[in-house]
Amino acid sequence: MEVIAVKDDQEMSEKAASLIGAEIKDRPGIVLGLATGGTPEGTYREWINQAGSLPLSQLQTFNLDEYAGLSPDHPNSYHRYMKERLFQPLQLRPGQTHLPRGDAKDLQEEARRYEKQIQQSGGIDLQLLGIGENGHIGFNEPGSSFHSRTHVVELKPSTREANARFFESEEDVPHQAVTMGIATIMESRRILLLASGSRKKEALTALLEGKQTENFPASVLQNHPYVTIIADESALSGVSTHKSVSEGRERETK
Ligand SMILES: N[C@@H]1[C@@H](O)[C@H](O)[C@@H](COP(=O)(O)O)O[C@@H]1O
Repeated sequence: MEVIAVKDDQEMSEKAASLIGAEIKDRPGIVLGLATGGTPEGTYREWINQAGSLPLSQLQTFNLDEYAGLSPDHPNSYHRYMKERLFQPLQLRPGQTHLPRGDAKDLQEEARRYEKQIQQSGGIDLQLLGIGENGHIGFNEPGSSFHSRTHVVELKPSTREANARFFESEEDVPHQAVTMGIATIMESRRILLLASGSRKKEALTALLEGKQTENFPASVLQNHPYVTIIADESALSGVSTHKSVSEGRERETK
């Protein structure tokens, strides 16, 4: 895993957007895996800023997850999040962007359909990831099988609590979601994981220095051949031994 240490959320976002931009220029028909939450918001803003110079008409996007029970136009749905923060500003066509439908009648069937659609697109070239404080990736909570495909999950109380800030109250946070599985994520050719702020300190330390276990889903990334982590000083402040690479120079993070 390559770790790029940056000063703060803004620098993380700029670096992530230029990495994504370079990948799009290299391969205009790229299939991107996208994430939601607070972490990628700055990256999406920076991406929009440089969009004029990027070929966007052939790319495809697949989001990691969606809350169960929320229709695409629900203000807290990830459909709406993506539409407002990225798809509309970039003027992507509806056929270019994909998310699982949280309001599908049969969610299990929707999970199978979504997984198949990812495979039919040729798989994800670059997957953007955040990390949950409990180590979740997508909505794969602790205990998820490393072999899982897109599936329906029960959200842990701590995850509902962490995401309550996006809702009017914690009670409004759905109890279930549809998420890409861990095996689905691991098949991405490249993974870009972002982390900023002291809230992510423990999770990032466990990812970089802990052992691999299904109780900490992100630890599966230790086995992936091409992971780039961009993290800021606060998120990296618990990492004692890991050497990170910043601006091409190798330096100790602490
Ligand atoms: N499903 C999302 C994840 O994809 C995201 O990585 C995580 C961290 O969120 P944040 O970036 O807001 O800390 O939260 C949610 O649960």
